[in-house]
Amino acid sequence: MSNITYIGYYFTVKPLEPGVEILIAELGYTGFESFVETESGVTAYIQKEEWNEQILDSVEILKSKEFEITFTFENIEQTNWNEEWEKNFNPIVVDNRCAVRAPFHEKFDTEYDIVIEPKMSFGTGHHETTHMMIQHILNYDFKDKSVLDMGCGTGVLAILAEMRGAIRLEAIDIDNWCYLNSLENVERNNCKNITVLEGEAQLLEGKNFDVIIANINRNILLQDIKTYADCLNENGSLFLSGFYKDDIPFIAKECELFHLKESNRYERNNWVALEFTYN
Ligand SMILES: C[S@@+](CC[C@H](N)C(=O)[O-])C[C@H]1O[C@@H](n2cnc3c(N)ncnc32)[C@H](O)[C@@H]1O
Repeated sequence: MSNITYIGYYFTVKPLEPGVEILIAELGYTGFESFVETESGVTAYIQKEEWNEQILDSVEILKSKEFEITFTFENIEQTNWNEEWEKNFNPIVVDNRCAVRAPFHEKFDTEYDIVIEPKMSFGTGHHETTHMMIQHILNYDFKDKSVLDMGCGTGVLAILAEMRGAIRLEAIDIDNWCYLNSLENVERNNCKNITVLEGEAQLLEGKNFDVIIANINRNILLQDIKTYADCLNENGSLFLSGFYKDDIPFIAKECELFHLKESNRYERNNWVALEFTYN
């Protein structure tokens, strides 16, 4: 039996911005599940089971004359997967206050030092949206709050929210890899208040939270904002990310239906992370 489980694509992209972000968004739709931005572009990974020879046919940016994109790809042996990932994962520090690093990186002398082993889950903090959600969490008072981290990926945002004082947290992801990885990371960071669940919005029925964090994507958010609003306590905050600045009117309109109004915003390379509160 073959032990090859992933295929890695090494893309070089010119110009880098907004090329890389468009490419990642499009590859995400075709089944690629992990991305590491590099100096010249991005490395993207897909499970061999999900792959077929036409996988890139629907990726429009590859046909665009505005971008020059080249790539090579190779099978990644299970045995060298860790090495591959370690080579690509650099620690990050957000606002000089929160480090997100792997166990094999040296400890940071920051207020928060989060250790995660993301493997195939999204959430190393490299991505703009994770970075901005970390900024929101750093600037919000979580003391004694109940928190939902929807689309938790590696669990990094729930982990930081607990470190900031939250006392009851649920971290939910639809993806089995992310569920298992969040469980591992919660333990690795000695978090005691986080329950990790595998699933989606249906799991939220009858629950309530002071803070809801959802870094997913425009379509899932538009579909699930109603459910989030049903679960959000009166003085609560809803933090949303995973979409572009141009998508704000759509997201804001949906939130307005439930009396939620934008109260705070971060922007990075066209991506945004918004806070909504009841008006
Ligand atoms: C952009 S990643 C965010 C990961 C992490 N929270 C972070 O900020 O780095 C989005 C995550 O949402 C998950 N997801 C996608 N659709 C979902 C849904 N309907 N319900 C829950 N999670 C979902 C994906 O599996 C993925 O892990």
